Amino acid sequence: MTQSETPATRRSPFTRRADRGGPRATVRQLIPYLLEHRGVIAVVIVLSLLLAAASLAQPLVVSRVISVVEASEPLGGLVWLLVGLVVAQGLLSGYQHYLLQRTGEGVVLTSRRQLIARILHLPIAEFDTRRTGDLVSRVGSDTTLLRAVLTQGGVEAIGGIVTFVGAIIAMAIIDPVLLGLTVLVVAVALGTAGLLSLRIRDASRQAQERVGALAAAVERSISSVRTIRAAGATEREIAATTEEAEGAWKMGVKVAKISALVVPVAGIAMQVSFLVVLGVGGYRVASGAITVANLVAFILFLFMMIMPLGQVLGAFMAINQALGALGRIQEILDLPDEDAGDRALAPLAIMVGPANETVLPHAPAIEFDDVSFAYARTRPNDPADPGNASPDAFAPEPDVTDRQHVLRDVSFRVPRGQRVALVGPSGAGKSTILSLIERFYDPSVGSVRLGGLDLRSLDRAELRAQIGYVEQDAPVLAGTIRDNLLLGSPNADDAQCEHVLRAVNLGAVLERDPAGLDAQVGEDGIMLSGGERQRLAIARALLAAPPILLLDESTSSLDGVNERMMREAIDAVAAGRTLLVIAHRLSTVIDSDRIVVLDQGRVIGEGTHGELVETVPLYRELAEHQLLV
Ligand SMILES: Nc1ncnc2c1ncn2[C@@H]1O[C@H](COP(=O)(O)OP(=O)(O)OP(=O)(O)O)[C@@H](O)[C@H]1O
Repeated sequence: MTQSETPATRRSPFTRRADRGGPRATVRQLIPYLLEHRGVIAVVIVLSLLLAAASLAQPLVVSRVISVVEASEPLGGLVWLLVGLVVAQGLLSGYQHYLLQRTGEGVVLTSRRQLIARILHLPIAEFDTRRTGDLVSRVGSDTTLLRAVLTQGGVEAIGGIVTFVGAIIAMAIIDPVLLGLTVLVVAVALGTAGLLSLRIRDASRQAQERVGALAAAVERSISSVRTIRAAGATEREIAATTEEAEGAWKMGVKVAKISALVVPVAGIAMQVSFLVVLGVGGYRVASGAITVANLVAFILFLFMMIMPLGQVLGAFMAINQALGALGRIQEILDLPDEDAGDRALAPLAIMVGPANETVLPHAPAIEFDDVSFAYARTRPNDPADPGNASPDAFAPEPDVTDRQHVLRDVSFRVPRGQRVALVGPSGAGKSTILSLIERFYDPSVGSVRLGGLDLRSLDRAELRAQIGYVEQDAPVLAGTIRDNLLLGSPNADDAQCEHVLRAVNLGAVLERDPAGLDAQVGEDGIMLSGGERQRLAIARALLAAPPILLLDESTSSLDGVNERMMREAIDAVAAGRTLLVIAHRLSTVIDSDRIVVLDQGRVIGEGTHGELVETVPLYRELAEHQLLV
């Protein structure tokens, strides 16, 4: 999947290089996460040093106890000193453990915060090519692996190094010959283990990618559960999702295999060196080169030397694992914000005043001027790599030919305060026009203007504050009716909420549930009918009282009553504002000021209903089909 960059394939902000190795992170990228907690980490390091001192003191005290016992002298406070050292060590390490876990959670929180903020600011085009579940998994699962950098020995290893060096010095003083032998055995074994654990980084990243693919598959299955049930595809969907779970399991096992190789190699190092010390040390005691007390102290120091090595190795593995996950996190954090690269912004306030007046009085509210637009084309997942749901599997085609344009030379105007309808067959590009007005995408050619100003020169947030947008599908969010209404107008009171609900003929939903505004609407508003969902979304837009409203009418067939309610709702929202509505039923737009007819991305006619019936055959056909002429 590797793709070389040539001038012909110069990348747009949405293009990603599809490296075979996937996104990688370096230790340098990990450091800022740790620096944020430098105070606590400093405390932990001090605790590690104290713990190291407490450990190093113990063999010396033990050796002294043996010598005292051998010489039949009184022990005095030596035993209490030893007990004190052990208890202090226990308490300090408990506190250190808590601090590390807490800081680990802090690192996870920081990365989650950053990811959530970045994801919600990504350009809309990113969501066209990425799988929701994979993004969710990066926030939920990948971030947790960063915790291990702190909790699996990373910071304690610093104290461990002191213990290690102290133990080596003590052993060198006791018996340099024995030390030489020990270091040789340990170095060989640990070198091998270190090399092995380097492989954990890639394996861990792949494992996380599989978890991402699994999350995406589960998300797909759950969000489409009704369709899947109705299609009798439950078992096939279970099999497909389970296959993703097995993919994640396989990669998890691969990580386990690598760490399973590392752990015994480290264990062998310890055992062999212990046996060497015991054998050679015993011989040296017999030959009078060292005393029994010294040999015991040497063996205790040996343990102290090996233990931190285990810690360092554990930390090394954890860091490599975390870097695998950090690569996936960083990949999202490195994406540009929606606003990245915007030109200097004109304040909208000069254009649309509180009473809807403008310094450009003759400019229309919305104007499309020779606009052509193509979506960044994506290619599907590589079938040879079924679990690969990583964004690298997608890469927009570099050249956009006319064939791929979904809008071509589109020009039309929506005069201020008027009601304009867009009609045309499915796929004609109607919803795309609304997306361009919301600046979810920018036109490839031409310009879209609001009050005479090119949208690209306006601040997105201010622009959107002027526009109410009612999407065609699933415009209701899980939560209560109130949550839905307050989404765009958090300060509205109950009376205002109830007023807009009644304006769109939704007063009945308040009465039918005793919870009223606090009634739950379920995931995607499933507890409401299609018509009610659409009208709730209109009520939400209405509450914000925007001067311009874009309405993508629901395609679901509405019965007579609902259709009337919808027409009344549209009349209610049209009063005193500019309205651009995509109509699937001509009856809802027949009395619009203007109707723009689109076909295959082109404007093929514009006028009133009466004019279009006469002049545009496609419109006449639509009207005849809907029994209007
Ligand atoms: N996010 C997207 N990425 C790629 N192509 C898209 C995207 N959204 C729409 N398209 C394509 O653009 C074309 C126009 O789609 P659009 O949704 O604007 O049509 P429409 O007229 O609103 O259709 P309908 O009446 O069925 O809602 C279609 O061919 C569609 O496949």
